[in-house]
Amino acid sequence: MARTQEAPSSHPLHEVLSLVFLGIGTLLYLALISYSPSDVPSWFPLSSQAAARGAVLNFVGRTGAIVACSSYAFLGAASYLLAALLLGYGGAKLLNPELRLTSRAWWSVGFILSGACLAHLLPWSLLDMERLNIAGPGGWVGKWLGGMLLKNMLGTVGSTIVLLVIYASSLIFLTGLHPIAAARQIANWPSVYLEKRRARKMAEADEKERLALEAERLDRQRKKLEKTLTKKGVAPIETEPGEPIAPAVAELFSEPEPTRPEPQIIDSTLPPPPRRKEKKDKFQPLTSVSCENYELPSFDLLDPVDMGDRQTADPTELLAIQDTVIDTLGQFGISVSRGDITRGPTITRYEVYPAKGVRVDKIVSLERDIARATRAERINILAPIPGKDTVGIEIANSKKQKVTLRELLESEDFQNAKAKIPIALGKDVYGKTIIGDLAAMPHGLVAGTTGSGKSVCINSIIASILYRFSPEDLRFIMIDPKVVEMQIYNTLPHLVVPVVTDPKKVLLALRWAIDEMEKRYAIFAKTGVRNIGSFNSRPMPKSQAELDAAAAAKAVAPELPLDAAPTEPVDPESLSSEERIEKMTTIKVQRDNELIIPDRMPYIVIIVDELADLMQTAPADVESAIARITQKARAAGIHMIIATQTPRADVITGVIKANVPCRVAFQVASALDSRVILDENGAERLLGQGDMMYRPPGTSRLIRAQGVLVTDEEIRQVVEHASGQSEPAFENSIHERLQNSGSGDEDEEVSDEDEELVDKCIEVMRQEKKASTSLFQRRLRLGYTRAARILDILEQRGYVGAGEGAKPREILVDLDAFD
Ligand SMILES: Nc1ncnc2c1ncn2[C@@H]1O[C@H](COP(=O)(O)OP(=O)(O)OP(=O)(O)O)[C@@H](O)[C@H]1O
Repeated sequence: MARTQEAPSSHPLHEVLSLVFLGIGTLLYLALISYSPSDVPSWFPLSSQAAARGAVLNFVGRTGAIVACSSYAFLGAASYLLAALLLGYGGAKLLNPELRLTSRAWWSVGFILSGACLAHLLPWSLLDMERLNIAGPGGWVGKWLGGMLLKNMLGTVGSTIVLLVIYASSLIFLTGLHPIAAARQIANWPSVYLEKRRARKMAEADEKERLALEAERLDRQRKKLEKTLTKKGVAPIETEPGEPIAPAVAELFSEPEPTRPEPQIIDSTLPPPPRRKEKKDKFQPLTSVSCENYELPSFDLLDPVDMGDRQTADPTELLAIQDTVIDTLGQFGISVSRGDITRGPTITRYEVYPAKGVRVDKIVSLERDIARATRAERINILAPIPGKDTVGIEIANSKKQKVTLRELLESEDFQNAKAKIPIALGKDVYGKTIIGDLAAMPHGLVAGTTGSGKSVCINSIIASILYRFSPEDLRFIMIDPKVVEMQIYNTLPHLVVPVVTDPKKVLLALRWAIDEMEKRYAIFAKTGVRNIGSFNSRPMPKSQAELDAAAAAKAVAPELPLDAAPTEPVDPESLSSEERIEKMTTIKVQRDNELIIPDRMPYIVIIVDELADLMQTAPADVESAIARITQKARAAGIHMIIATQTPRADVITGVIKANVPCRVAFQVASALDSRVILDENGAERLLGQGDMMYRPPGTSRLIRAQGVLVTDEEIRQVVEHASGQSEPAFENSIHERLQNSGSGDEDEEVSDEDEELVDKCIEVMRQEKKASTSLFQRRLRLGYTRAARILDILEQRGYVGAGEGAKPREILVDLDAFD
């Protein structure tokens, strides 16, 4: 049988206990008032009678007489306090069963004992001591405790005051009454009454004023209405001044409420409707010439959209979640009304209109409560949605949808993009494709924890580029210290050099890009153009006559007097030591007529996957090389994309951040990481697997999006298509240098002693802005072999260029960064 558990307050024991207290209290009281020593039997030790007398007069019989006798003997007049206490407990427990008596036990003892002592010390006697045959008015307790102990210690006055304090305090604790507060309230009563009266009068005056103003407003409205009706030839309405006009008529004249569009449910994840135009299966190359023999890949190499993945959302489910959000806010006193619901590939955005006077910050502060109510793993609140008057609550979809590269490349937006280097990034919550222009960015940073979708994002950027550019129009430098991520691209004809995986060689590759950039600027200066776009579209000499004239102009170009770098090797022994040093250490200046002006220049895109690995090897050099490229390379058509899974301030340094304005953040571990990447919080609330935040260059607006998903198989097909048409054509100058620096005694152990010398040589190079064996020999008093070895080590580590006969070594890094 099921047992119903009773609430403790309704337990019968409480009532029984209170009745017992009431009973004992009453009996004691009756015994005390009807007490007569003659009722006490003679065998009782406290009895004053030699023998028992006839009839017992006590209301509670002999027992009552014995109890009363004992009580008077011990407590004297305080026996009545004991009876009152028992009756009080009984009554209080009956009214409030939860009352705890045990916690009051000590106060009860204090109350009775102090009462007995006071009874003894009071100047007048409360009892007829002779009749009752007791030691004093406070019984033995009063006599010994009050009359002897306390009186001896504190004197009569002192003891009385102490006892009064104990007595009053026990009474306050026992009864829970606050006599002092009550006295204060009574004393304050007149002033409180006066204050209340004044407030009531002021409220009445305000109400009168409000009514007068309202009457005035209605009068004005009535007059306006009469005027309009008279104009329209209608008899005026008979209304008394101040009388409200029928609401329907009044509405005609009232201010129009701002009209809001009906809330809608927008499901942006549905596949786009079939296009009317004839469907292309591949792009035309973005640049105009030079790839007659090169075919851009067709869309068929990419996976089609998985239609099973594109289920329509259930509107009732979406509305129910929106209701939960509205209810939850309502529970916290925030009134909002329904706005649009937009379902994106990963998240759904529920919009709400806050009522007038609601601070949007309050909605943000309820983020956790909304997450709890909607049972969402993570939510994000946009308060308000940039450019709208609504607040957006973004909640993850139970089922994510993939955004395929094919659907983005086939989209009208991508097809018609005006971008010079369009890259497909993903879709925002409204289903709008996000297409960046690498040429305008001009450099990008992609960061997020491991497994968040960075590599997929980099792959989709590379793939979007491969769909629009031939190797003649765009070249890649890929730097991949993680070794595995980019091997798939090694056969790509677009590569300037094979994928650079050795961190030691990275500086050489970056240095080549800097040289290329400087060379391009020299060419622009010579041809009178400002950037790669105008260079590639400049008018070419067409006729033979024009070509001849151009050649003749070149032939008569005056030789520059300073040709610092001798073209012929010079025998160093034939020169004096000063001359030799001078010749060997002069930095090479490119002569104008050495510049070979190409017909066209390809864009160069440098991709660095895992900046942190590079920053570990040579932070100052890597940072300064990246800074130089990112500061200047835009006009030269050189762009950089840097990825890292370590968004720390010592990896993404201030210098790098300042020059890389376009940021893509995937999920990160903390708000701190998010701030390093985006300069604000938010990325820590992303869901991983391609959920990203994108800050387009030049804006402070962040776009939340689902990144494009491109699989390794798709990438393999696209790369195979490109490599099947053309062999990799590496830049010889850099390729050889990289290979050379990779061979020989590179891995040979460098002793600590040599390391010290390397540092000293770098210092010499920094001071002298030159690097040569003889310089090190002279400045550091080294033998030739030692100096030459240190120079070799510096070459292997990418500080100086390769030796070319007697020519001075080129310094490849910004040595001032070593300060
Ligand atoms: N846009 C996307 N849509 C759907 N799933 C994705 C997307 N991007 C990534 N993923 C999923 O997340 C996994 C990890 O992605 P990815 O390899 O790009 O992470 P990562 O950040 O590069 O990690 P690591 O730093 O370890 O290389 C992928 O295998 C894929 O399953």
